[in-house]
Formats: sequence, structure tokens, C-alpha cells
Amino acid sequence: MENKKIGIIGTGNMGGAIAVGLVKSGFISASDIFVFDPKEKNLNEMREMGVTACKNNKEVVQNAGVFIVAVKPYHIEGVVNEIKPALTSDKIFISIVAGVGIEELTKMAGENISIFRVMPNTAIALQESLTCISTNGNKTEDKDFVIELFDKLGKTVEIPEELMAAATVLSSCGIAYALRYIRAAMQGGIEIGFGADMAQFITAQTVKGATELILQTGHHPEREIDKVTTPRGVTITGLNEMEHKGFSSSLIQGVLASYKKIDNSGK
Ligand SMILES: NC(=O)C1=CN([C@@H]2O[C@H](COP(=O)(O)OP(=O)(O)OC[C@H]3O[C@@H](n4cnc5c(N)ncnc54)[C@H](OP(=O)(O)O)[C@@H]3O)[C@@H](O)[C@H]2O)C=CC1
Ligand SMILES: O=C(O)[C@@H]1CCC=N1
Repeated sequence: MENKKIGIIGTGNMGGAIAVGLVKSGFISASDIFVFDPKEKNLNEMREMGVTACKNNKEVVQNAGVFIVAVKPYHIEGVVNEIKPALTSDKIFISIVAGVGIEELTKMAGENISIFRVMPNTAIALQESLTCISTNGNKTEDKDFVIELFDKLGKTVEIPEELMAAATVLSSCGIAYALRYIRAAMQGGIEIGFGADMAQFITAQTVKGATELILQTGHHPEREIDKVTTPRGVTITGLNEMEHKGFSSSLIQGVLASYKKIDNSGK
């Protein structure tokens, strides 16, 4: 691929976060990122970062060799119809749209386009995303570029497309599940004496530490938990009470409910 300029179609929560992460990463100069969104407010935020705001989606695709579609599932078909006249075989089409498969995207865009399904999470703005990437017989050169691009925005894993719904739940929704844990722990912390700001800082840094213990050692969480749970101690008393109230079970059921929602709606 000759043209390594990047397009983003839809600069809402995710498209905007991708633009922010890309600019921070220095992978590409801000003016070589081309975006469109019907919301003027979103476009102005992009302009303030030095990103190039286009008049429409077709202009994005005309300028960019690789473009990321970040619109809601019910807008994807309209977007593809709009950009079709600019879709030449040298373009790389990346969709982050949940629940819309490569087969469906190929039907919309045509056989000769290199299509990737990619599932990041909102931490992409901080270059801390976990991004799952599915390829489908794409050229090695295209695949290498897409992986290199998302490697600049966090960690990437390549997965078979059949796991994309599971990836959406565990990584993209997972950010929200983890934040809800933080909020709940904070609420407990406030009741036992901390102000909200201090409760937030202590909880967030503690979660970061727990995460690093797992990421840096590769240990199973329970191995690290064993080091905290003094016999007849404070931690095991709290943990067991959480389990009596359904902590693990409710998390697992939540993950499955999210997964079922994707499967059921296809969106
Ligand atoms: N939010 C997340 O954490 C994640 C989301 N995703 C996927 O990313 C996609 C976007 O989600 P999210 O960013 O949360 O949604 P948002 O609604 O925040 O962003 C989508 C943006 O696209 C705009 N838009 C609507 N129609 C068009 C169009 N024709 N051309 C260009 N832009 C358009 C919307 O404008 P308007 O509001 O005016 O319609 C909006 O600003 C979804 O498909 C979702 O499944 C994937 C991973 C994580
Ligand atoms: O909740 C949703 O549908 C989107 C997809 C993954 C994260 N947000």
C-alpha cells in the first residue's frame, strides 16, 4: 500500500478516542488523519488537534489509504453506500462496528477490498487498548500495517473472526465492567471513611497494581489472592461475603448476557 494516511469515519466515543491515541502516538502526523462526523462539535474537537476534517465520508476515503469505520451498527450500510464510489482495491477498510461480520461487510463493500474487523476499547485514547484483530485472507503487507497501527495504540491479539463477539464482550465491554467494580469499591470506601477523591485514587491505583501483578508475572489471580488472604483474616472474610452475595456469579452472568445480546441482535 502506497498511501498510509488514515481516515476515521465517525468521531464519537471510539472514533474520537482512536484519533486522540493516534495523534499522541506520533505514528502519523495529525494532518494526515482525515475524519468525518455529522456532528460539528466532534469535528471541531478534531480540528483543535490538527486533524483534517472532511466534508463527507467519500472525501475521507479519497484521501486515506486506510480508513476506520466507527459508526453505530445501524449506520454502517449507509456509510458503505456513500463511500463506495471512492473504494478502490488499494484501500484498507477497517471496521470496529460490533456484530457486523467480514462476510456482511464484503457484501456491502465488494470482493476486491481488503477488510479487517478490529475490536479496541476506549483506553485506545491513552494507547492502552487491548485490540483484537481478525483478518480474512488479507495481503501480508496489509495485515502487517494494521497490526503495526494498533500496536501503537496498546496491545493487539489476532483472533479468528468467530471469536470477535467474545472479544467485544471481554475487552470492549470489559472496560465498563472494570470501571463499575471501581465505582462500587469507592462507594464502600466512602462509607468507611474516605472522601470521594481519595477513595477514587486509592481504588484506581490498587486496581492498577492488581493488573500489573497479573500481567508482569503471568500468575493466576488466585495465586496472588492467596498471598493476601491471612487465615481467619480480614480479606477472606470480605471475599467470602462477596461470593455469598454472588460476586463471581453475577460477573459471569453479565458477560454471558452481553454475549447473548450480540448474538441475538447481530448488532
Ligand atoms: N464505545 C465503545 O466502547 C466501543 C464501540 N465499538 C463500536 O464502535 C462503533 C461506534 O461506537 P461509539 O463511538 O460508542 O458511538 P458514537 O455514537 O459515540 O459515535 C459514532 C459517531 O458516528 C457519527 N455518525 C453517524 N452517522 C454517520 C455517518 N453517516 N458518517 C459519519 N459519522 C456518522 C455519529 O453521529 P450522530 O451521533 O449524530 O449519529 C457519532 O458521532 C459502534 O459500532 C460500536 O459497536 C467498538 C468497540 C468499543
Ligand atoms: O455496548 C456496545 O454495544 C458497544 C460495543 C462494545 C462496547 N460498546
